[in-house]
Amino acid sequence: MIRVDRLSKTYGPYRAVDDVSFVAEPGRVTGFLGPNGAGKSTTMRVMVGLTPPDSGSATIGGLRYADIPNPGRHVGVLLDASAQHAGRSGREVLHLAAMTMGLPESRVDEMLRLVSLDEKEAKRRVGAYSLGMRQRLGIAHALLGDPSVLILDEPANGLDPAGIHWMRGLLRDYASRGGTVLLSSHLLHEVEVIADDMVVIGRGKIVAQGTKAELLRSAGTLVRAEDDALLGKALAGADITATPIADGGFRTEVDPVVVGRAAATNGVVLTELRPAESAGLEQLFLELTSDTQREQPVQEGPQA
Ligand SMILES: Nc1ncnc2c1ncn2[C@@H]1O[C@H](COP(=O)(O)OP(=O)(O)OP(=O)(O)O)[C@@H](O)[C@H]1O
Repeated sequence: MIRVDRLSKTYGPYRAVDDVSFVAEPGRVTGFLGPNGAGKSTTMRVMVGLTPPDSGSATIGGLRYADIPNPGRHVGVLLDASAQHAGRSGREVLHLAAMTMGLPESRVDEMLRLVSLDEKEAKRRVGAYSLGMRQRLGIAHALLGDPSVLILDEPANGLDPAGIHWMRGLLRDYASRGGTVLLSSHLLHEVEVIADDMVVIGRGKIVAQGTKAELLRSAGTLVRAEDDALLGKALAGADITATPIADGGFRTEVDPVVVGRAAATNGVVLTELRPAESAGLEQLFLELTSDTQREQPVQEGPQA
């Protein structure tokens, strides 16, 4: 289990991570979702001891990363796929890590097979790899020590659709065998399709967290009509607060049946009426992060 407890980190005037707390449980994939600059990478860097926090803590299995003996055997980490030594071959990168962890060379072959890097590719310099190949190598590196926890920062970056599909299967399988997976993304859809639990961060603060099902449930009702302007009037007339959505229609917190009645009473022809689910979650994500998206200096003292 990963536990983050009241974690804060400030860079000069920026509070990159602000009192962040959450847990990632074994047997589950936890998606760490937030727009660019929200504080995901900083949180993950603190988790693996690369960045010291100002306050709070991050522990894995009850220990700080720095206190875990032979950490690669317990925690697989992929933070920046381009951080590998560009002059080494993929095989060399894995070989050195295997030696450090006391693993046999056969494990390197196993991992290369797992991420579909063939012998020719494995012998090529990492500097000549595509971003997708680097991500595959990074995933192989993270899994090398057969860890029980995976911490992956934007692992789908640079993967093509087939690669993304492959990675989802791999992570699902890993979690179903009891592993803990924490993966970050700035794309809602990417997290939504794979995560059991979601932690949403905006400008350093947690803005929502829970199981995916809980977050979907809180996503409300989606309604569209032949004439959305008329629908808008009908909803307003029934005192139903509704938010217009980009591709037509509205999202509202009230039950579909209440929306349906308001439409029927006003003779509005509906073309769609359903629980908002992913459309609602997308709206929720935009709403939750819209006012926390821009990087702004920490406010000091009382506000004017
Ligand atoms: N070493 C650093 N020095 C100064 N500011 C930093 C440093 N690292 C991160 N920041 C700032 O902290 C904030 C959070 O950055 P972070 O990389 O954690 O966000 P992120 O959610 O991972 O974003 P992205 O999706 O773009 O990777 C940003 O404003 C960033 O500019």
